[in-house]
Amino acid sequence: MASLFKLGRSRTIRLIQSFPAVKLHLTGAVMRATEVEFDKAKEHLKTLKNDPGNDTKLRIYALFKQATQGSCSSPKPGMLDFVNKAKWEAWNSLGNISKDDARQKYVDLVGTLISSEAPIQKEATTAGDPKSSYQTLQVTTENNITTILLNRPEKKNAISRKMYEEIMQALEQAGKDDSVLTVMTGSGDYYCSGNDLSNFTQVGAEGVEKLARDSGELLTRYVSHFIDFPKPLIAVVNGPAVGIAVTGLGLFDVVYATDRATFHAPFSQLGQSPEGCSSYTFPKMMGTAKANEILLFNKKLTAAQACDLGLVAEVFPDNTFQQEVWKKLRAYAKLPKDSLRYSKQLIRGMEKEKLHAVNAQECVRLQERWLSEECMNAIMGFFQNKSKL
Ligand SMILES: CCCCC/C=C/CC(=O)SCCNC(=O)CCNC(=O)[C@H](O)C(C)(C)COP(=O)(O)OP(=O)(O)OC[C@H]1O[C@@H](n2cnc3c(N)ncnc32)[C@H](O)[C@@H]1OP(=O)(O)O
Repeated sequence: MASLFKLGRSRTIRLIQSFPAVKLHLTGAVMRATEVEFDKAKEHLKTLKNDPGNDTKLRIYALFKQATQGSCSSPKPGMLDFVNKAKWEAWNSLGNISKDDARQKYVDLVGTLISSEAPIQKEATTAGDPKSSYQTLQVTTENNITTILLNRPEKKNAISRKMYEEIMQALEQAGKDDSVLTVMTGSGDYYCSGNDLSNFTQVGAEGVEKLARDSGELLTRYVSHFIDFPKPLIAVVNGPAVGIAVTGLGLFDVVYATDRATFHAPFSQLGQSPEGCSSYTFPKMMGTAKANEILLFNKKLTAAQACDLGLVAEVFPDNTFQQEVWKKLRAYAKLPKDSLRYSKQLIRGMEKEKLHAVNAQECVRLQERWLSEECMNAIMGFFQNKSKL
């Protein structure tokens, strides 16, 4: 399987295209439309910018085979022929679904892959558009959805000071734009690894106290943007989440996660204390004992556990995560905008004052924590020994 995982996008596409032209057995207008759609889907596949992952590539391969050749009847490749065995298994798993069904599924799958990355391709580079000027994010709007993509994959989307500022700016814009929903997600394999720990190593001439005060002020403003966000805010958790990327989820309206995601808030390990209003939202959401395991004792949750505790609304298999989530979101984004906005504001309204008070209190505690020996040792440990979580 290892070599299959290394197949690049263009090689996979060449592989898929190397099959004989589709011969269809249907008649009439439906047949022509489907054939055209199928051909278009093959063409669209070539324009994919992001590698959809091996599971999805295998599914595309299998659907193509089924659509063009019917059910798998070739002998199973030997155990050591990893690549062909994986391909055979993917094709064989489709059983007896008809060529028509397979063709339709192929068209749907390619469609969702294309549309999940379409906003990025279409709008991210629009000249003069403030959305294109972000350094740490890609912000795009399509199908009534504004997507804020955390875009430092090489640092697991750790939130630098610049990124805190840009997220606040993007939320302000999204709050005012015409979109119905706002989505936050991560690029690469992580959703977000939390606060960029180097935020605490850039000590200016005025010393660490000033750094702690500035950090407290920045965090208070950052969390306030989530408390006050006026329309539905959805987190699409595409991979592991750490620290503030976990605690802040309590301020989103809905959280969807891949089954590959984990949720880890290692505050005591880092000599810190909870933030993002989690000292209030987590116990309220999941009960004190469960919240304490996470916030005091660093318990890392799987996606399924996070779902059981109410932090996550639904978990999807990683290989269909993007297509299933975006399909759902596109449907939600067709709902009446004002109705959604006012409903969200009613739900959040009663809690706002409380949440701002909790945020202020958490940030005061953190300013003290950041100056503590416990915290400084933990941060130095990460950079000196790269001691990971
Ligand atoms: C303004 C202040 C506001 C403060 C708000 C407070 C918030 C609290 C928190 O968020 S606490 C959580 C802080 N996060 C962490 O402690 C995570 C630290 N990172 C790790 O433990 C690991 O990197 C990992 C488990 C997330 C991923 O491990 P993996 O082995 O898969 O990958 P690498 O370690 O090689 O990471 C790739 C590069 O990314 C850098 N990096 C990852 N996370 C962070 C981070 N949080 N801060 C800074 N840098 C991070 C990592 O150093 C690698 O960089 P390199 O390639 O240059 O070595």
